[in-house]
Amino acid sequence: MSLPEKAFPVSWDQFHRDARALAWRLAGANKGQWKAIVCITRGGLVPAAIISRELGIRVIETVCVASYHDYTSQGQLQVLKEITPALLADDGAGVLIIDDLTDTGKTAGIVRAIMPKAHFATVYAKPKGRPLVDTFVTEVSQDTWIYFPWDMGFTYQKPIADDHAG
Ligand SMILES: O=P(O)(O)OC[C@H]1O[C@H](OP(=O)(O)OP(=O)(O)O)[C@H](O)[C@@H]1O
Ligand code: HPA
Ligand SMILES: [Mg+2]
Repeated sequence: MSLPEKAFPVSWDQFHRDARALAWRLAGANKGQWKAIVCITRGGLVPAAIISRELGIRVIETVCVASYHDYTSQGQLQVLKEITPALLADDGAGVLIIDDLTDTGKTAGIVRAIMPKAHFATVYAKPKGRPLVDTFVTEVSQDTWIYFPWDMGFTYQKPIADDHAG
């Protein structure tokens, strides 16, 4: 996979606002009654913390999936830790699955197959993954890479005019 053309950098403030916006949407779904959150590590850990606080959900489980091994190239998907059988009853009905984003939809597809009746929510979605999520906040194009605040640091920025000088 080559480097996506466009960049969508997200600050901590923006991520907090967007995750809270997701919580607002989820508050109106399933009558606000969730048995538990299942967060897809590692990216789902941060939004899961914010959503669990906003919705008062105190049972948090993880499913550990790894796919992007070196930056933007996706390898074989590996489930490193599975979901506790207690939450798999009734195909995951009443369970809220949280991830930071869906891109190709492969990760979402794997977790959905484990809990087909669970509600799948992400903060961001790209078009290929969008049909697999029930609730999300912001869609970005498929050729955009989302830069999360936990992957970034401060760097010098060239003035915009430098790239437009003739
Ligand atoms: O829709 P897909 O194409 O499957 O991509 C989306 C997944 O990719 C990233 O996780 P990654 O596997 O890189 O692991 P991480 O969360 O530990 O960073 C992201 O957090 C999603 O879980
Ligand atoms: O756009 C992205 N940003 C960060 N991680 C990702 N994993 C898949 N797609 C992305
Ligand atoms: Mg992930």
